[in-house]
Amino acid sequence: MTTALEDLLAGWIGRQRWFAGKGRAIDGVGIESDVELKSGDPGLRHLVLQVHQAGARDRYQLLLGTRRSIPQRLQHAHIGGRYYDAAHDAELTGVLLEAMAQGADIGPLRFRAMEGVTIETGLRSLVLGAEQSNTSLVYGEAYICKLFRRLVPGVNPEVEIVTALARRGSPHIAQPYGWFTTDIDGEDTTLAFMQRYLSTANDGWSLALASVRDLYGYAHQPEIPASEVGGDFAAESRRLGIATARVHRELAAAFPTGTLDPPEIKRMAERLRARLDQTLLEVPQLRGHDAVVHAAYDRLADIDRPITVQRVHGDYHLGQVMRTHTEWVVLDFEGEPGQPLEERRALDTPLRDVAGMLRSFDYASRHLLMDHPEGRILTSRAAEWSARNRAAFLDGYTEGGGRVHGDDAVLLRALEYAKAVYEVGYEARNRPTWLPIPLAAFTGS
Ligand SMILES: Nc1ncnc2c1ncn2[C@@H]1O[C@H](COP(=O)(O)OP(=O)(O)O)[C@@H](O)[C@H]1O
Ligand SMILES: O=P(O)(O)O[C@H]1O[C@H](CO)[C@@H](O[C@H]2O[C@H](CO)[C@@H](O)[C@H](O)[C@H]2O)[C@H](O)[C@H]1O
Repeated sequence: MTTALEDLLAGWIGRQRWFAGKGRAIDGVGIESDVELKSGDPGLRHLVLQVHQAGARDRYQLLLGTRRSIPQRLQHAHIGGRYYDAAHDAELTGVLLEAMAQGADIGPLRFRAMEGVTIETGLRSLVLGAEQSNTSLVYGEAYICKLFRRLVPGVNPEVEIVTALARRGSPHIAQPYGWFTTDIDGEDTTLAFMQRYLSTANDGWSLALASVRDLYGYAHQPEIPASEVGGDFAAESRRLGIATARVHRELAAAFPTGTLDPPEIKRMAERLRARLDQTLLEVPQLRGHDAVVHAAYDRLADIDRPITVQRVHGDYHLGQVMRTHTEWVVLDFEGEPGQPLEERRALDTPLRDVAGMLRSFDYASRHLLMDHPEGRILTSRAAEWSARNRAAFLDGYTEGGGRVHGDDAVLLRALEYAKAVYEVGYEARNRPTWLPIPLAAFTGS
């Protein structure tokens, strides 16, 4: 027997932007845990939900607000009856700040503050515009607290990595302030993570696009090189390369490292082939491009020396880095969304991140070509921007102490293709009009 609230949730959850099980019918929602965080009206409860779909079960987290009557400003978050999604209610979210500041244990929920910090309470929150797979609350101009929606048992790699790098005094992470956890399947599981909000910083993707736009302004003056037009990004790309190498060095110092021997490298090539085959089945547009990728994976499988592995970012691209007045700061050390936690925490080659960022330069250069009336003319400018910034990033990476030599070129090429294959799947599912961007990686056109 389900309760009336569970029935309301079953009708509501599938429509949420962050719901990961879209496209499959919801067979039912059950409440696994229900903790009161504030009594009265409005009231606040923390729920862990179990969502049943096609024989599988996923967990989600919800801050449940209760009010006798739902005001207009909260209508968009209304679940039904007197219930709503309280992530959107600044009158209630302050409870989380207070609990983290006090290091409170409330029922099975454990709220903690990072050692050595003081959390300012009494700030009002807003949900960050780009609500995607998670929901981020920005408190005043001070903090950003990410509520993980779909819960996977275990400590989130982001908390593990950012707190470790903060303890080492890294200038390339946003200061961690607090988090809260609960036990799921007997494992301490991250529910939310709060960091300094970089209110004056810009993300790498929008800075790169501004630069690409500047260069496109010179569509009819191909004789003027990218280095001489306004808004050149190469110096920033180089700095980003240096910062990336430093983050990799910090990760290697903070966590265990290892090596992959040739048989393991062969198995890695096998896994990449399996992913390629799977994506070929899902995205017919990839057919005809697979020969070049297979050739790169063959060369990878032939590497006969061990390669070094360590903790890495795992889903590194221009949208994951922010430029403050002083530094490039790296966000979202969660690995590729959708992969199991143990895979996202596994040791890997740092060139995985280098490949991700190289792909991102290519994305930035081509993104504005789509639907552009002068797209054909601009293709060579796009290629010029991409080549210039990729080279600057790699120069910075080696200058910062990163290693790209010998067999690394073979490894890097295979990883770039692997990322492009992943992107083909990602775009086909999420943004089909963007599919030509990763497809161009296989032809260079
Ligand atoms: N510390 C921060 N300061 C300012 N903005 C941030 C911060 N962390 C994240 N953001 C913003 O939120 C966006 C999404 O953050 P991210 O951690 O990548 O979440 P998701 O896992 O949902 O992709 C970023 O692109 C950035 O614009
Ligand atoms: O930021 P997320 O962890 O959600 O990463 C996913 O979404 C990204 C898109 O936002 C996607 O990145 C791809 O698009 C970017 C431009 O929007 C581009 O800079 C990246 O190079 C490209 O891979 C990422 O792959 C996906 O995991």
